[in-house]
Amino acid sequence: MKTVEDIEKEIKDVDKELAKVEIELTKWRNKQRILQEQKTSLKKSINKLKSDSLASVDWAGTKYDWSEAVQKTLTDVFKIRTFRPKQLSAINSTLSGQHAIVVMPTGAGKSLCYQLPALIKPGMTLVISPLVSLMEDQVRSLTKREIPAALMTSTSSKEETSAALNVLKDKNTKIKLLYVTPERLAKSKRFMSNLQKCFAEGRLQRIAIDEVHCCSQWGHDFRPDYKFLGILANMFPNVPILGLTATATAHVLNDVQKILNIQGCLVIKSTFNRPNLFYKILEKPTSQEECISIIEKLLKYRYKDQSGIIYTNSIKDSEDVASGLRKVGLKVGCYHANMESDARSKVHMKWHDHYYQAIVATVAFGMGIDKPDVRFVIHHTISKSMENYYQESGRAGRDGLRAECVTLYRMQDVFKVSAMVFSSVGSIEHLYGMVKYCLNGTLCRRQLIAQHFDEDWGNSDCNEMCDVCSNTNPNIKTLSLESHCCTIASIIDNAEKQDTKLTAQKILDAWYLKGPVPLRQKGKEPNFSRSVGEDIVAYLLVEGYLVADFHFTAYSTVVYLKNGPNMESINDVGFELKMPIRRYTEFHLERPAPSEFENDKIEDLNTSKKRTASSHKSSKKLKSCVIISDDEDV
Ligand SMILES: Nc1ncnc2c1ncn2[C@@H]1O[C@H](COP(=O)(O)OP(=O)(O)OP(=O)(O)O)[C@@H](O)[C@H]1O
Repeated sequence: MKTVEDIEKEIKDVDKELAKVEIELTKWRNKQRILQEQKTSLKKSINKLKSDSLASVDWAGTKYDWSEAVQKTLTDVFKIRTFRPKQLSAINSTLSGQHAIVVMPTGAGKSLCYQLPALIKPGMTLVISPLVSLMEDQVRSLTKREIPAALMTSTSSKEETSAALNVLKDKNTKIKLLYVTPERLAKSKRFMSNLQKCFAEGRLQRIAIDEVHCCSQWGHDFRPDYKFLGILANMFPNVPILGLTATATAHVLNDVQKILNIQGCLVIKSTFNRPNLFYKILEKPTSQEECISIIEKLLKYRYKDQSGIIYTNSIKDSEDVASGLRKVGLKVGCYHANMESDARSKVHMKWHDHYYQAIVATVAFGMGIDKPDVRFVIHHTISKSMENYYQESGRAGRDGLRAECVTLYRMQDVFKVSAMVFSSVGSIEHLYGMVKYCLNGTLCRRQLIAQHFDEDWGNSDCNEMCDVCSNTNPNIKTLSLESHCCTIASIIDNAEKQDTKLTAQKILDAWYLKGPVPLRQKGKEPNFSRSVGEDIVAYLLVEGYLVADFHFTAYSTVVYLKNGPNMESINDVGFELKMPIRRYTEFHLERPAPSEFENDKIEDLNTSKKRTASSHKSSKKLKSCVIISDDEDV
């Protein structure tokens, strides 16, 4: 009979075997992970090859069966003489039955890419759009052009809803474009079954998905119901899908194709450069009063009698800045998500009608702003990402005339914004992209924006329309950070030994020999200003020498800093780290902004005049306008 000792020995042997199995399993799991990564990357390569080969086709030709009809419809129905860049390519590709994603900056004319093809062949185009007010505007303007169009939204009356549902069933319907929100599509079984009937009868010509980046969690305004659209490609085979967006990052575009099940589709992208926008970073003062005083000068002198937007990152800031500016006699409206939708529409309208010189808004003031003569967009606080910054600043100068995009930057805002966004995936990396843009003082700001959109714009694309390129002093000064890195690392290590966590300000205090003596560094105070010190801390953070450590109290999120993974390299032989110092160009707050801008786009200016006139006319429509944004809580 076995003794307890025998059994225990046996257990040990089994444990040894189990340990061996575990090692083998780990090996195989690793192998499985590597193979899966390899498979994903190979699949991506296939999709890229497919996309590239489709993109190499010249879609802008005029020898298609439908080319004559397309040109005639352009002039006769839309009263437009020529296409803007990439519009014809988008139209030809979708008429050829290709799935495609069209990426064009705001105001470039994406709607024409699906409105015109809808009139070329029999059948109906389903347009999925996220914004009720824009859908209403489009249906109204199509109806004016005698193009039969209808819409169905969650606010549609019973009669409108049943009319829209009948459009799908009625073989003899005249409707060419049917607009619907993704929510309606996802939630109405009747709509989907009628759509299937329409498809079965061969009458579903095309599916256009406006603001298609809303599918992707990586996009700047993700909408959960857009995920539902993934079923369309399989449900309606051979019906071309045309996605449209102003979001151009490769990451979002890949994700969108995956979600819609149209991987490897054609991607048509026009340039994102906005040559008429002047980009400028201004040093932000520490106090709100000083900030308001800078904005006051800008509005009273630099942008006198001109229209613009001031973006803040919190409701409180928007109210404080608006009331501060009103106190000094400026006419500004305030706009944020805590206001009733009626009140928001009123503010929007007063701004549109030039009663308010500027709107002080959170990002709740988002999609659907179609005011062509916005001459300035001031960011009181940095945006959450370059993507958001491009969208927000891009609301300036839609008429093609010179406009300015001014951002007030100070290190403290990096932590304010990171405490707001850190919980969503990838948000910190996105924010650091924005910080790098602000800290940069040597590269053309346009080039940094271009890099973000995987584009390459040369210096000539800027034409001195950013504060870096317009700087007359070509000397670039750099600061060697090696010893400063060591000092900051030792400040943090020393505090950790005392069980103390440090915020960026506390690190700066210790560095500048302020604050509690035990936390102070042992060397000399730096021989540059504290604001340069702030730039260094922010630079070390975005370059991975420091990392943020988030802590929660009942009322707020505190961001402490720790030594990051790259800080280890300070011990490497020959370690070097240089930071280019920001150069502040002349920028007169109290002199009118230059108005000239070399531009030979006569077509654009003509269009803009028309658009200014029509936007005045349409301002009354704004009464019923609902602006939905990604951040309803700001
Ligand atoms: N080829 C063209 N020539 C002149 N005007 C055009 C042309 N194409 C479009 N437009 C006009 O440009 C304006 C902007 O077009 P549209 O609203 O489609 O832009 P968009 O790219 O959808 O912008 P957003 O992203 O802001 O919705 C409209 O007034 C439209 O009539």
